[in-house]
Amino acid sequence: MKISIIYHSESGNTREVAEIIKDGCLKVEKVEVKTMSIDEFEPEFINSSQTIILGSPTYSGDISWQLKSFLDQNKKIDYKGKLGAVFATENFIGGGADNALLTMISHLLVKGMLVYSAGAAAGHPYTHFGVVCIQAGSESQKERAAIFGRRIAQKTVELFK
Ligand SMILES: Cc1cc2nc3c(=O)[nH]c(=O)nc-3n(C[C@H](O)[C@H](O)[C@H](O)COP(=O)(O)O)c2cc1C
Repeated sequence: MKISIIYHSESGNTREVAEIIKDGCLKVEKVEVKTMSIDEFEPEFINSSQTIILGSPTYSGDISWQLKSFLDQNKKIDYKGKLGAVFATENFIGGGADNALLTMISHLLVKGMLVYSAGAAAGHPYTHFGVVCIQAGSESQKERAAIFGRRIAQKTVELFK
């Protein structure tokens, strides 16, 4: 099973969270994971992945324009039928990361993906729409990000085995 974690990051926070989510995914057996920036991504690995996890910094309460441009313009990625999940970073609670998560979820749905967050159904810690970290995350936010990664990987194996 392959999982691609694709993110935009200017100052490194979203990249750091991507790496934490990757570590969480790797707790699940039979899973291969790559983190990739939108500036340096591997279409072959992504297209052979069962799951794509997408991450963005929050810009003006939404996804970054760079990620929006990537999602609108990139034609090399085949999203259809894959499992999708999302995460975002922001500077402060209430900075709009939840809205950024919902924007990414909309893009994934439009592209024909199956969207999953584990949700409240998975119990504590809850991740309603996806993972949010303040900058690169406090210790507890990092722990949530790793648990999120593990849950997405578990669902990947369950769905695509
Ligand atoms: C143009 C711009 C707009 C931003 N807008 C917001 C915002 O609306 N809310 C917020 O909490 N943080 C905002 N931030 C802060 C970033 O979301 C935050 O620092 C993020 O973790 C940066 O991610 P990166 O280090 O991966 O680039 C903004 C940053 C920039 C550069």
